[in-house]
Amino acid sequence: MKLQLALDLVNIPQAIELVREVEQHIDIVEIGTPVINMEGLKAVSEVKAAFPNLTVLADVKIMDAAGYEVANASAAGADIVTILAQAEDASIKGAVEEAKKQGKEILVDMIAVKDIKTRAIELDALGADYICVHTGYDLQAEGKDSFADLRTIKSVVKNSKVAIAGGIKLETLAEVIKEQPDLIVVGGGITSKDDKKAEAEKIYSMIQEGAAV
Ligand SMILES: O=C([C@H](O)CO)[C@H](O)[C@H](O)COP(=O)(O)O
Repeated sequence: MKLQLALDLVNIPQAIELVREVEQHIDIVEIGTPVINMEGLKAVSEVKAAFPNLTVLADVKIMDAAGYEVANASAAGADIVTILAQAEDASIKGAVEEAKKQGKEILVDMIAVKDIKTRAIELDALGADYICVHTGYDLQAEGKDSFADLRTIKSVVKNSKVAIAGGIKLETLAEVIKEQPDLIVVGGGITSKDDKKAEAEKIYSMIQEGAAV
């Protein structure tokens, strides 16, 4: 089980400062969609240049022109690139193929997918490296979470790694760890804290203990 820190509401210098604080306690750093929308793929290249040994995920949430978008994110230094599960199968295939060519990985984001089980089976067969259940900010505000969806995809996925994102924090971590996903994404659960390093350390060690069970 790995921990991915999602950086969403920061600019590039703030992102670099934040990663510097917590880098010992994370496995992957996500350059979030709002950061990329504001700063472009430069945010990915600058963070990768500052932390060459850290795995960097570019949350570009691709919907079309997938091979081209994956190639651009890879060239910027992304190790993992995201595509939306609602994209056409041809786009998912294009993303997977391009990522393989570049030696990178694809994380497929299940945000807003209604039939989670069917789409997870299809994405698994299409060669997604990760399938990630995700409650976005707008549904988190309505009190929703993805714990049941995680159980659903865990029960059907055979080859892809399984991930969960959306509003996860120290207080809800035990429930997530119980399901043993391969990857846990935490954004605000760390970045909103005064002592981000201490929070990341607690979350990281809980995940490591949970993985050893
Ligand atoms: O992907 C995300 C969201 O759609 C905004 O781009 C977040 O990175 C993801 O939800 C994790 O962040 P938290 O919900 O703050 O943990």
